[in-house]
Amino acid sequence: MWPAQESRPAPRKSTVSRVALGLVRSTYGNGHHELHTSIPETEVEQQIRGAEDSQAGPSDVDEQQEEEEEALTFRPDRIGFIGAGQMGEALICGFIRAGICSPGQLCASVRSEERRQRMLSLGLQVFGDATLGGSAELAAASDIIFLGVKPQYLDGVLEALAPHITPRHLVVSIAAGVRLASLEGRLPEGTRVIRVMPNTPCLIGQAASAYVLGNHATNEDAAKIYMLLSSAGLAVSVEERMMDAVTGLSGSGPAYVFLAIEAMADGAVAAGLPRDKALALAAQTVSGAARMVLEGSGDGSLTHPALLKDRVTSPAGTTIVGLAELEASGLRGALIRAVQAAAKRSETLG
Ligand SMILES: NC(=O)C1=CN([C@@H]2O[C@H](COP(=O)(O)OP(=O)(O)OC[C@H]3O[C@@H](n4cnc5c(N)ncnc54)[C@H](O)[C@@H]3O)[C@@H](O)[C@H]2O)C=CC1
Ligand SMILES: O=C(O)[C@@H]1CCC=N1
Repeated sequence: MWPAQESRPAPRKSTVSRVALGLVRSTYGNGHHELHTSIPETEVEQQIRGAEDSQAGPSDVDEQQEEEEEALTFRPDRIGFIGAGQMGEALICGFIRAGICSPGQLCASVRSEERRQRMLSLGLQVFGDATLGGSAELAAASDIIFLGVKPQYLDGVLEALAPHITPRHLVVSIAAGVRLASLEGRLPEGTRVIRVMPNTPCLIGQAASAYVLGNHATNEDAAKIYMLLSSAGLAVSVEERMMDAVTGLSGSGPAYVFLAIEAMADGAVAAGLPRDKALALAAQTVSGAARMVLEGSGDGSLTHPALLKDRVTSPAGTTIVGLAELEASGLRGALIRAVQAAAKRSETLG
């Protein structure tokens, strides 16, 4: 239960209040995120876009003054990571790189000396193992707590963390497969929880992340997580029943693409190209092709990959011969089955 001196979180509002949005923006800036208009936005996302798009005119002076006064008394959210491994570090570096928060706002609970040194080198405050006192210190130093341990370590972490959660905290789980109900059930009644599935390209500001709000998360929490995630790539909200599919696609997907890049480069090496040039050309080809799907139309809408494929494929040319090999080898089916298998595995992790 909540400690008596702390107030309950505000009930979910139908809209994000102007001041709340102002606070989110003063905390996280306007972000460097790209919004792809072809992907339906939530009300919160539309409001953030509206707030960013609107030019300040004379009638905004009072609003601006009010927001500046609020900002003077407002302390930016402090963000703690329990587990700062591959994905935790990618989020930390993505946020710092985007300038959405400073290392001084971040802290981490770690288990190994190697992780401790790495986090210190990034400028974070570091605490010890979350199950051995680290979660108490981290909770005291954080407003938003990311759970970045493997799903099988979540039980112990949640047990240790739960007594230190107060209404101030927003808990964000990135664990594959672990449902909101399961997270909420192991935290104090009323805890604001958000489930996120990011991916490792977050490290370089190119994440594909999906998120879903728990029962008690507010629209202000939604605005915060959207601003954070979209500062380091694409962020979309989904229904929870879609999270396993997201995990099989974009959560695990970078590994499929790394494998494809490696194999394409191998093919080029077999055909006589030096390894370094083969790898660079393969990676840039994948990156450029992906950008054409995302940006090729020029109006923010997605372009269907089949259309783009046809533009590469000359009659009796080289590409159609390569494509025929891929179809004969079952690449299309293999990718479909890979995403399905990973999504199925995600279902079993919770
Ligand atoms: N690696 C990826 O591409 C993605 C991972 N995820 C999720 O992120 C979570 C973490 O995955 P990875 O970063 O790949 O794993 P990882 O093993 O690289 O990182 C987890 C870290 O948590 C630490 N840890 C474990 N117990 C701890 C404790 N009691 N106190 C403090 N630290 C503790 C470990 O020492 C390790 O450094 C998982 O739940 C996974 O499902 C989600 C999306 C993508
Ligand atoms: O392989 C995994 O389980 C994690 C979740 C998504 C990507 N990596």
